[in-house]
Amino acid sequence: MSVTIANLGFPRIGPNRELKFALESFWGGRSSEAELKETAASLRRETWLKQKNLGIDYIPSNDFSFYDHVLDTTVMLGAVPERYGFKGGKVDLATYFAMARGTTSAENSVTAMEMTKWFDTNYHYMVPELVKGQKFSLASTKALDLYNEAKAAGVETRPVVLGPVTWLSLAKGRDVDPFDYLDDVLAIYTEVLTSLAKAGAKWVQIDEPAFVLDLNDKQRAAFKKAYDVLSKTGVSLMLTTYFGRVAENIDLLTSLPVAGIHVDLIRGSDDYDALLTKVRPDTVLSLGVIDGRNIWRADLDALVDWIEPLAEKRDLVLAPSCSLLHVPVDLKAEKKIDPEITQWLAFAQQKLEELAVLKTALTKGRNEVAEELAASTKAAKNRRSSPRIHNEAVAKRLAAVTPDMAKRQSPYPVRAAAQQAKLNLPLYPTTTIGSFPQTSEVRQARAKNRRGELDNAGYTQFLREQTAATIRWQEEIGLDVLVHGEFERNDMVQYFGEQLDGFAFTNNGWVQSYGSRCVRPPILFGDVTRPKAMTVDWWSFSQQQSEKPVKGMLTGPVTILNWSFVRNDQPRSVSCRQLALAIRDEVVDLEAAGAKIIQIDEAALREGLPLRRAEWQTYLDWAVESFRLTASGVRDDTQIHSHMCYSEFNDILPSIAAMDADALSIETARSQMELLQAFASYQYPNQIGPGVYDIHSPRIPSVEEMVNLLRLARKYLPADRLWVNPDCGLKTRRWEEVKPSLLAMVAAAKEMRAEEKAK
Ligand SMILES: Nc1nc2c(c(=O)[nH]1)N[C@@H](CNc1ccc(C(=O)N[C@@H](CCC(=O)N[C@@H](CCC(=O)N[C@@H](CCC(=O)O)C(=O)O)C(=O)O)C(=O)O)cc1)CN2
Ligand code: MET
Ligand SMILES: [Zn+2]
Repeated sequence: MSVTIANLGFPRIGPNRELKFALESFWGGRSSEAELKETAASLRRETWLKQKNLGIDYIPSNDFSFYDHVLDTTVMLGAVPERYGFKGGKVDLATYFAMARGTTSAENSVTAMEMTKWFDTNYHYMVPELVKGQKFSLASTKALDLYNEAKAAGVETRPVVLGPVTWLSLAKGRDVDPFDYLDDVLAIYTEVLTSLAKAGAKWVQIDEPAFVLDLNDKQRAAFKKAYDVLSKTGVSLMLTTYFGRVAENIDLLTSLPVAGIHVDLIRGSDDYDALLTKVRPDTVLSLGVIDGRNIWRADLDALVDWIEPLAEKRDLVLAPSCSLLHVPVDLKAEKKIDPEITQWLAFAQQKLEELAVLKTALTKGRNEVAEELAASTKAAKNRRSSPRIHNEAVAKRLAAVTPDMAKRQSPYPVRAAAQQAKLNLPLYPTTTIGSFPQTSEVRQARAKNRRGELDNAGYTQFLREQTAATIRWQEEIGLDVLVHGEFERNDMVQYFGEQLDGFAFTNNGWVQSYGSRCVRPPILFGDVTRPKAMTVDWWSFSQQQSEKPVKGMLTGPVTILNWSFVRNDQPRSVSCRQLALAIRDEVVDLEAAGAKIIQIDEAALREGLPLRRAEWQTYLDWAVESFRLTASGVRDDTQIHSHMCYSEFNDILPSIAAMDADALSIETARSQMELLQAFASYQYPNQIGPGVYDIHSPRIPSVEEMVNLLRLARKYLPADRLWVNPDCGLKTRRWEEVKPSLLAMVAAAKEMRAEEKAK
């Protein structure tokens, strides 16, 4: 029996974010399309050759993307929304980027496609939009081109395409059900797969992560039909599922006429026994045994123990659980992580090396890789017993948490009265979500400080000037509740990770979040403590600049958890409670320093919802409890705000209400306040700041459109429970956009106050 190894996808951004910089330079008009394409081609070539040298048997091609692989699929299918003026033929790069980012030129301004979370990751994809009478055509041959490109570089690859059922499941139909287009879509997939077969591709990896979702009958029928059709195209299909358990979908999965099936055994290990009995003996089984979503090194010897008996019975492919898109490129680039912790970690490069060791152990015997196996065992043992991980005091504190600690002293109406007596805010108070533009000047200063070219005093002075000027400007335009601007923060999660004990952070551990934007998720490896106050100094400095209230600004425990690489040696709920206690201390310190309003961002609370509905409530219970634990250490007259961006709350309103934030700012601008209807009918009791303009677009909103949105909001909620704010923070925007937008926003609030008075 044979054991081979596969990779499902390699990070695209490059070992030093080469693609990010090439994209931004191209968009900024500082380099040509040819230069961008050259950078991309050399990154691809490097990546293929690296994998070939590592001995990977199935090397992916077409895992590369200039922006997003879902967008690539939309373009492949020719499903270009009308506003981009696509006339048939091939979609060019300008149209592709217009779809991804919109355009703002005076004569031709189009909005970007909508963007949302890719399953439960912090990667974002462009949502396919389908309309009545939607036309499809083969509008990109990228899959074929990149297969040929790899071949020319001497590397035989297994092309990756996103599967039709997942693509349709992610699509939004306007007055139309995306699944009505199954046949049209399959016709294009047939063309693509046939062309790959003709070019010599033996296998194609067809990604169908939708298999780990709760499927409806339409999706089930579509899977059957799709793979009946696509299995006749002359390539062997490796039907690839990931991000969770296949569970009850296993009979459907194993009934499909495909040559191979890949499953995620990190998150879906409970499927294992059923798989062994249900996958036909002639189907190639690909086991995702290396964690593609997290950065922990595998315990290879234990894995060999586990796989060996199975490898004697059937042909196996071993692979990461999912594409390595979600982990950083190479641990070797890290200079600052403590050596003890470093030995516990594996990034994309190391994960492929682990696979190579596994293969050797299983095919040639453990002796061939005795040293590597021993090192892996040693690291696993060390991590289990390291005193760095376990902190007695944290465990004790957690055990001593009482239900009262997660409850404010009085119910909302009592608190609201006490807060208003202190704050004396007008109706429709105006505020922003926290960050102001992270200009390249700000980032440069931080980079210089890091490199030692700007000393700490100089850097602090620079940040103070930025902060003070921003406060002054907010006062000038008449905002009611101010923010300090977050100039001192590299990222809302990483900034806190860097100041808490129990976290390690990387200097080059970048992961793509969307397009050219990347994050460096901190690594939560041990029990969490807060050595000292993290934000109080900056808050105090800021409050000294103004008579108006400046919000204390924190990232909440659930968001820190969901956007970090977290421990796999204890439940996420436990890590979350530890974070909650640490941030709670910060909340209390801010109050003691004089903060009247404290915002605890939970941008990732809604997004962290499990993929399966049956698991929602358990998650929501501990997530909401963690938030409350963070927020409830303060007096009644201290106002707690929270903020969430992706606000699909309809199904989870009871949990949102249970957070009991005094005020909650949410994203609503793009959906015309639709969501507020749900808040109203649920009789959501506290204050809401429905975003009045979309910060993802450079477009400057008019007073009139914001007034219209606020009037809509007023239909659903009383004036004294409404705030006026943008959808999200302003860090990715430019001052030229922010200034006129906020001026208009303040004017809109004034108009609403006048209207209310006239009533
Ligand atoms: N963690 C996280 N997840 C999130 C969000 C978020 O804000 N944070 N927001 C939502 C959308 N996702 C986003 C993800 C990233 C960015 C973003 O702006 N990322 C920045 C990097 C932010 C950062 O860490 N900046 C560092 C380092 C920046 C850097 O590259 N510095 C240069 C030098 C400076 C320069 O020349 O610009 C270098 O080191 O070489 C800093 O400011 O210090 C980027 O890709 O450009 C925005 C939104 C959802 N998920
Ligand atoms: C992604 S949510 C962002 C919240 C944060 N306070 C900011 O304004 O940037
Ligand atoms: Zn936000």
